Amino acid sequence: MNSITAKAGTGRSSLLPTLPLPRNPGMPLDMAWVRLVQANTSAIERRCATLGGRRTVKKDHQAAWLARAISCIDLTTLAGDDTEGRVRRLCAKARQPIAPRLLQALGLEGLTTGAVCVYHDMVPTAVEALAGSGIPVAAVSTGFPAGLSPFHLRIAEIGESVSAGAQEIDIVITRRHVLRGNWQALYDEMAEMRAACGAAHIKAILATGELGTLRNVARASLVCMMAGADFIKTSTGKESVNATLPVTLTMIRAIRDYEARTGMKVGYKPAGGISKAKDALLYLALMKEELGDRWLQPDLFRFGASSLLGDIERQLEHHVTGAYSASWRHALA
Ligand SMILES: O=C[C@H](O)COP(=O)(O)O
Repeated sequence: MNSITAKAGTGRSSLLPTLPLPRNPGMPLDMAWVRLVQANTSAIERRCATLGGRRTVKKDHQAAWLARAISCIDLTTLAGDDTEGRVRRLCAKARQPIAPRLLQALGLEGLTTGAVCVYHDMVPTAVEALAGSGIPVAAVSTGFPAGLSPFHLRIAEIGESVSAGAQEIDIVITRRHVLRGNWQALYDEMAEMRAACGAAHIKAILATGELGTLRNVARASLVCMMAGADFIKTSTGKESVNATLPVTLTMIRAIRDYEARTGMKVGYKPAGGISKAKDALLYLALMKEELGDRWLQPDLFRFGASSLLGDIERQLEHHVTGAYSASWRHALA
């Protein structure tokens, strides 16, 4: 193992978690606990504002962290004009996320993204294009992105995507339940969606940019975990405000509290607007500081991103050659 793989823990075997985790089975809705949850917005914002100044990684360490970031990307295309050709190219990129000469120079052969994330319509194409790679297909579901189609259709959509081969389902919650403080309704909807997923893992998208307050974000995170979410995810990428560090700190502290109380580890996925390698490093640093190294593995951490990989590849090219490539060379990722 060379110095990059050693620093990142991204040698082929260490890309996979050493011990498979039990799934979060959920628990009965505990309203007393939900009501206790608060979020000190100014303290959270202060803590996040200082992160960039305190946490920098350089040279081989930076390359190692960027390789780690790649292994945690849900490489995403969620556009109305998606075609089979675009999805196949995206899947090829997921299999081989950076140029072979860079992979070789960095000793990262075998590195792949964490998953490919598409609309239901594109699941069969992605499943076929990723056959044999071990890379799971994630489908956005339940009337994504608004999540306001009739409930029985949202549940049916989950079943269709699972039947088509999706191993991960990204559902969207009904924001109205949070804004009205109707935690029972949120719990019930989430539990039913979890059941519809069967063996597929479920990521609960909170659409945090539409939840009003960090306290709502913290409470919604907790209720979704109580109802059995495998991951909690910030955003669809379609809200006017998507993933942010303050929202991240709020959600991962909810994950920490849930683990402390139940012993179950729930994953975290910031999504939407994360397109720069330096921002990815901040998210990883925050995960490491708050939850520890175990949450830097793809079974507990993902970036939902359509264009982050391109910038990471540019930074790794610079690390290897000393020169930046033009961003158009990385158009797909
Ligand atoms: O879940 C993933 C997001 O939709 C991707 O958002 P993005 O295109 O801003 O990277």
